[in-house]
Amino acid sequence: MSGSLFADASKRLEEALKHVKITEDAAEHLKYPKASLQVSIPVRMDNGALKIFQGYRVRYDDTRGPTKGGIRYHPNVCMDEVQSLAFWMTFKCAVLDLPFGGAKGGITLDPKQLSKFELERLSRGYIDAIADFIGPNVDIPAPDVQTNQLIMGWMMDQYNIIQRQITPAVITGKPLSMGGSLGRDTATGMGAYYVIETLMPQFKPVREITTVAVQGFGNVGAVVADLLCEAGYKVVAVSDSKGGIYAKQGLDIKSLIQFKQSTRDFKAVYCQDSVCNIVEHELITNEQLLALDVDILIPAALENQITKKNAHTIQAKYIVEAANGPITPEADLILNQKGTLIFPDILANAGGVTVSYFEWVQNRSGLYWTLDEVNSRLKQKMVNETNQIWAIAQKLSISMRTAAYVHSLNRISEAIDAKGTRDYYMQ
Ligand SMILES: NC(=O)C1=CN([C@@H]2O[C@H](COP(=O)(O)OP(=O)(O)OC[C@H]3O[C@@H](n4cnc5c(N)ncnc54)[C@H](O)[C@@H]3O)[C@@H](O)[C@H]2O)C=CC1
Ligand SMILES: O=C(O)CCC(=O)C(=O)O
Repeated sequence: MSGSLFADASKRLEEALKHVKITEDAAEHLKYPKASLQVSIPVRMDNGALKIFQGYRVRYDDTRGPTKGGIRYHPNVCMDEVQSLAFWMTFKCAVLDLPFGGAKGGITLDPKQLSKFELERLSRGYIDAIADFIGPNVDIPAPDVQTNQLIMGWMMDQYNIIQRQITPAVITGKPLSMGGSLGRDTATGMGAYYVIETLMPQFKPVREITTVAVQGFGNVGAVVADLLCEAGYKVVAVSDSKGGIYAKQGLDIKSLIQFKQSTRDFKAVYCQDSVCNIVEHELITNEQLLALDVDILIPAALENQITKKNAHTIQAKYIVEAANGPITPEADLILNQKGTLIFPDILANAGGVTVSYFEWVQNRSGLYWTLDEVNSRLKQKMVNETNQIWAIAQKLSISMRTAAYVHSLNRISEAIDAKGTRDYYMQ
């Protein structure tokens, strides 16, 4: 049964349906996931005890191609969350015109509590449990929150063992040495950066006086913060799950990345000033970060960070949703009334799945691209779709979120109608 996150996700579709003509068949089809799987994964822990973990994989819609989406390791992972993330992947892949449907997976756990060997056994056990549900022409997983290249490598190896053949195209975000693509590790942050660079010049052309706050300093948040800092934007605040730091004069993101890699959380910045080149800074909470008086706010952590409870405290004029689902529909209404411009998740964080698509293409062709080729193709796609969505938003006088759904719905519904249903064959 659907829970509240999925109900919220569906509201965005309902809103878009007011502005686009699609058949009743297509609209009905998009209300439900194609298939959902919940599995119990037995893992022998290092102390000899057996522990059972819960894993999930949802394939939401495969009309436009094999389903695609990451795997998340987090204590809050549940069917409602995975289904919502798979729903968003369906629209995200269509926004970028990738030949994929949407999927997502996850395991309920705090990976920091497991040893490396326990994590490897769990990751391999997950693939054992879902092997019949995935495949290079069926469903192709990738990394998401708290999963990475190393884990994707174990998973691909396990799939190869089961299939008794080398199948690199079954998973993306793998290590380069196993068929991964150059540029996948930075792709999501870079995609968000291209969206900002495409739209911001018309609002605030001088980067040096454009202030930015980034919530979440992982694979996505750290990369977008770094690219913006390098381009001259003033990144004044960043955070992780334990809290963040703020420096009015701007942060040195490269040193912060090095610092994070060595010590794990920003709390430690206080006793390590020299490491971070931070002259004057203060420790802030995540709630304070979200409410900072900055030009651009980039939530790059988890969903439901901006809700009706804190939406009125948001001062940023532009919000770039690098995370999936960081703003609830109620908060959307409040922000829209305030005139905040939101660059929606299904566009802003689509760089990752776009380079995952490039990785899949390279695996299937056996021909590998240079980093320049990957990044220039990524830029071309991000800029092109961003401009199209902006034009739809202007033409129909709707939010960019609704415009992004309209854009993707046109593509998905065309495919659903082209495919027809089994009923038609029976008549
Ligand atoms: N990794 C990828 O390629 C893609 C990720 N995304 C989305 O981007 C978001 C971040 O993903 P990743 O960077 O890959 O994850 P990650 O695990 O690398 O990093 C997550 C970051 O968020 C922080 N965080 C966690 N809970 C927080 C909280 N309550 N408040 C503030 N910070 C918190 C963590 O400390 C960490 O710094 C997620 O919503 C994910 O679904 C979207 C597209 C692709
Ligand atoms: O790279 C991929 O295939 C999926 C990335 C992902 O999970 C996401 O965009 O939320």
